[in-house]
Amino acid sequence: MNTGSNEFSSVTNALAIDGWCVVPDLLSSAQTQALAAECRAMHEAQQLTPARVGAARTATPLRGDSTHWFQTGTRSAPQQVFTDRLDALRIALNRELMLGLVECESHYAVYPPGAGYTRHIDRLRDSDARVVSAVFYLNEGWQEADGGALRLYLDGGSHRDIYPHAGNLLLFLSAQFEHEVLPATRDRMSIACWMRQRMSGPVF
Ligand SMILES: O=C(O)CCC(=O)C(=O)O
Ligand SMILES: [Fe+2]
Repeated sequence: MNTGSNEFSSVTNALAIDGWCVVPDLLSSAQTQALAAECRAMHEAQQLTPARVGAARTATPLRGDSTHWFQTGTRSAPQQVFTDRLDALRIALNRELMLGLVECESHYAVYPPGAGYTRHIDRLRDSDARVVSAVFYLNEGWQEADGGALRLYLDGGSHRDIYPHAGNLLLFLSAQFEHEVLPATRDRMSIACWMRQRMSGPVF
């Protein structure tokens, strides 16, 4: 990926045409490895929290991951590098597609073997803030036999299985695509992010 002002032009084109794409080179492999090492260390130190679903934030069998939200002021160096790159992408999307994205929210997620996330849409029922979903994968040496695909449901009833290979960033329009995380045979690590617009009020 070059560093000119149009470095994200293929991404913005793909998002405009298909509504989703995979970006293979957001970070260097050293930067990706630093995030993976930190995520694994936090998981091993039991610093991740079982994920919740919905406004009631209830524990749920619908998803089996544990998470840690990146927070302003307490981001580690690898988290800050990632946040800055995602922000550059957000600004490019605003410039090219006029999406009006004002911020990103991001968390580490670890799915232990056998855990998944049932078919869902990322836009919350009472909020239209989430516009673009982004998932950055942290798993070196992932094989398709390990499972763990993100299954993205497309118009017309077909789907695509995207495997969580280290360094790949999956982007899709939050309101448009149902998706699910299929269970894997090994720990599956990622950073899940949402680029948000200003809320326009309740959506029913
Ligand atoms: O990890 C993934 O591939 C997707 C996670 C997801 O769908 C979510 O957190 O909403
Ligand atoms: Fe999702």
